[in-house]
Amino acid sequence: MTEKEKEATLPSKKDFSEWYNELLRIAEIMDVRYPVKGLYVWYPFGFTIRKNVYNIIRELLDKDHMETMFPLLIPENEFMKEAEHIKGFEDEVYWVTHGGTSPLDVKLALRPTSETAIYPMYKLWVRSHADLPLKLYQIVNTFRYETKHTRPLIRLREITSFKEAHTVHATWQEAAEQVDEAIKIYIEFYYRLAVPVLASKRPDWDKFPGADYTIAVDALMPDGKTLQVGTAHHLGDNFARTFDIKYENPAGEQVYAHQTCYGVSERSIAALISIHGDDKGLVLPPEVAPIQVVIIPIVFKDSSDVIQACEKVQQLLQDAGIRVKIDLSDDRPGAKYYRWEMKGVPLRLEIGPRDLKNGVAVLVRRDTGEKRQVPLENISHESKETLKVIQSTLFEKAVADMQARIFVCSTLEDVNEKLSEGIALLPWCGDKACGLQIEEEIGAGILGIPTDQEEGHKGHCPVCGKDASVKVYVARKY
Ligand SMILES: Nc1ncnc2c1ncn2[C@@H]1O[C@H](COS(=O)(=O)NC(=O)[C@@H](N)CS)[C@@H](O)[C@H]1O
Ligand SMILES: [Zn+2]
Repeated sequence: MTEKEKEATLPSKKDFSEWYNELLRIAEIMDVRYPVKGLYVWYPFGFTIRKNVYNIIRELLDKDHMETMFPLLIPENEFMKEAEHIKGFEDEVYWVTHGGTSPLDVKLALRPTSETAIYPMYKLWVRSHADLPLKLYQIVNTFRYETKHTRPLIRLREITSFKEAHTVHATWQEAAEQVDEAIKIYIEFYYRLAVPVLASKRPDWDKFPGADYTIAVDALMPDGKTLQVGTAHHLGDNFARTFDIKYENPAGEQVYAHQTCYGVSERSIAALISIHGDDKGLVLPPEVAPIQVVIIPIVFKDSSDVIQACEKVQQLLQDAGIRVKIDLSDDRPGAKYYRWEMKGVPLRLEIGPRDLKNGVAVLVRRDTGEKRQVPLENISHESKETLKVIQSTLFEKAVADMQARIFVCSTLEDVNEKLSEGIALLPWCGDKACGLQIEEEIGAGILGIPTDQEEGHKGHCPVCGKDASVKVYVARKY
């Protein structure tokens, strides 16, 4: 047992906050001991999960976006151009004021998000409708002087894994279609992480600073609070007018472009860890697990034939494209089970002398604990198939759990009863005053209007009693 494992006392997941913090440490995801508040350090194991997660978002975006990278530092005069945007970020932005000992003549913002770094360049790059749609993204660190409670992976002051896409279109309608496409990409991205999300249009007072409207995807965390795990914003031509991004249309006229931007961060990893983990530690969806199969040799005095058999199985699995590791340490099997369960390895293979004689291995699923014997000659097929079953089981379980915690309510009393468990769906007349009063009375937030809101009678606004024009998700939020 390593030192860390000796002192590893993972609390029950029922005490979610404690469980989450301890798990990030024991499973070696992020080290929170860095001496700047809101900045955390990736352990290599956690960083490998990040790499696998971001390979998925790259795969989805690279179908019709290009990846690039813009500078981190934004001159004050550019940053301060878009009034709404500044209002939204002026309390959060970090400034660089010196180069060495000499004060800078123009102070530089550390990007909190990159609109004001990118759009002066888009002004130079976009000339004609033939240049559109322009669809670029970057995966960078961004900085926000968050004043609410900072937490690793959830609310950082240095967002280490900020994927931001910024697109330019000929018309408002095309930009609106891109926002819908972005949300589809996020739903698929989270499906690949076996994380169900709810897409909703944020109320006007909660949209992105400078946007026409915002659509967000939220995940439901084990403590009943929702985590905003992605957002897509329709920017209209607001930024195009501010940064003079125009294109020549086929009739030869100069027209302001319409834009969108959409982002996810390491909250995607916070969600998959929180939703799938259990009292034994991480439970990783196979596609993002650094190790997908761990082989545990059950050895006694003479173990060379068992070790050889394990090495053969390892080669077979590697040839089948599976990420596999044999644990040859001299710990007892039980200590090994504990270690790899904590690390969320989806599949364990146990091979001992008796199994060898019978030509089998014992295959153990991390998500359900189910054990079964598998003939050695089928081991790679059985492993691959079981990894697929684990992926779909994790997603189905998470969907069922989320659906069971969405409550249709008609009064604020109902909502108050249910909010400790999850999300309420509540009629609303759509007036801002009523909306703010709803948030005030339930001490929670209006997430927004579900993008898949079905037609039909919505009931009555719980504040003013008028016919409700919509139903909205409300929930306690991170
Ligand atoms: N402090 C933070 N720590 C971790 N993730 C964050 C933090 N702030 C925002 N995020 C994540 O980043 C996503 C995009 O941020 S945002 O402000 O909503 N949108 C933008 O910045 C736009 N430029 C689109 S990229 C959010 O949906 C949220 O999931
Ligand atoms: Zn009302």
